[in-house]
Amino acid sequence: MKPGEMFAHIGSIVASLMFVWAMFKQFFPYQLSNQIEKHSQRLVTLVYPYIQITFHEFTGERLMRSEAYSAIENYLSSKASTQAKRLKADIGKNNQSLVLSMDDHEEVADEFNGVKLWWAYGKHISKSQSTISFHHPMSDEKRYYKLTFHKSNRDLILGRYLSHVLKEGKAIKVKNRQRKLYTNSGAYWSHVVFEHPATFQTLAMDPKEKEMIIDDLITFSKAGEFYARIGRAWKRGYLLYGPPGTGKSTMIAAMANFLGYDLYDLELTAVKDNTELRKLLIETSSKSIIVIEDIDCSLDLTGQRRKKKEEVEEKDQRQKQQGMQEREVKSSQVTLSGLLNFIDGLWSACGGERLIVFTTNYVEKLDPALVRKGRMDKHIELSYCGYEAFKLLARNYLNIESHNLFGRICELLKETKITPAEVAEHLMPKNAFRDADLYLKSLIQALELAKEDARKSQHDPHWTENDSEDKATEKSTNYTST
Ligand SMILES: Nc1ncnc2c1ncn2[C@@H]1O[C@H](COP(=O)(O)OP(=O)(O)OP(=O)(O)O)[C@@H](O)[C@H]1O
Ligand SMILES: [Mg+2]
Repeated sequence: MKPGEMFAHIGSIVASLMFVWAMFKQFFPYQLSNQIEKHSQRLVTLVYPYIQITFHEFTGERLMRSEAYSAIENYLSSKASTQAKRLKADIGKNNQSLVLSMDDHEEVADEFNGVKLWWAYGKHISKSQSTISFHHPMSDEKRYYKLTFHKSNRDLILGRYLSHVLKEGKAIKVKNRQRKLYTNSGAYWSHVVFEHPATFQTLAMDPKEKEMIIDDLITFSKAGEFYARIGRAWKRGYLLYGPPGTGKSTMIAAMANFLGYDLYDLELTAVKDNTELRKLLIETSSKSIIVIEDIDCSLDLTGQRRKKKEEVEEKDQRQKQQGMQEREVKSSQVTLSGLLNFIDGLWSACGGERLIVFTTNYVEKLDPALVRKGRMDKHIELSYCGYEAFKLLARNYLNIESHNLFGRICELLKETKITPAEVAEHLMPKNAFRDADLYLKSLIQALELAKEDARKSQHDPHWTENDSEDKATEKSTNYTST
């Protein structure tokens, strides 16, 4: 018999004895029964020095699923898979992995700060519901986890150990959950399952810079207590800037995958005003990345909206002059100050643990108020493809570490500006036979043409690139279709 089961047995024997005593104590004189009770309590504590806590699956009047129960379930799943002999298996919420848990009346041991304790899984089946059980055999099961530990460790277990279990269990749940990509239409979020394959391993950029970003993310995600201590909201702002096709959106997906966060892709142009913006943002959950892409365009739009509003006002004025009924003019615009409120405002702290990411192609166009340090904590430039980034793309796309054409490509990359997206386009397999030579030559040709264009435009400001773009497409098609 396992220790936990043994304690449970002793416990139930003691409980039966107490029951019998409660029935018969009325036949004893009061003084005597008092003495017996006092001594028997002492005896019970001596014989059974263990404490048991039961965590039921459903709690409260409305029988909500207990958060503690599900955290314990997650916490114990890894222990169950290594210790329990009888396991239950189910597909996890991410639809990718099997989640294992203990089967009925199984038990696992745990250790915390050198103290041993036992978790048992069990269920009560309600006797009165046999007819219902016929149709829904599981419907009247009341499942629970029971924790047994020595009474000398009461403070440790009730304090630090249980909060450790809840924290770990919740973290495991976050890791296993199916993540979501939210988009807004007007003031409402809708979501789809987020399954973007981008990772930091597949993101082509300067390795040192990449390492710094990863470190920054790790530090942020572990800094909950630090932010609480210094009295700041647990959030961090990133500004990603660079030409189109340098990997800004790809990096955001990689960040979400790395941290296991949900993504909220906020389309500012669809938001009517600051109130709507606030509503949307309050609805975002913890452990998420709020993204506003092309922030420069969104702010331009504010200008356009202002124009529209002015037009409405003018029209209203005309109508008034014509003796028509006055119509209420709504100020419907998201303003820069509304956006700044979103970054700094009090309510932006609700939920906690959130990254706010802005992207732009034109960092110089942004209002300095928006990008000043402290608001956007980190400015990350994603730029044209360097040699290191190219090597990573070649490894990912062509599965090669080196090639005799790499030297020439390295030279050309120093002299030419080409985005990782363009490089990726040339390395993208076009047929079943992946001949690295063909793809690399196609890339070299594109680089040479780009270099030539740059030279021509330096000498002749009227030179347009359209001509050579056509040529480049033509030539790369020649290479890849052979
Ligand atoms: N640094 C990179 N590493 C790996 N792939 C990249 C990188 N940059 C671009 N790509 C590839 O190019 C495609 C376009 O990149 P992405 O959408 O991330 O660019 P962007 O910087 O967001 O551009 P835009 O400014 O137009 O939004 C991606 O799907 C990806 O396959
Ligand atoms: Mg993008």
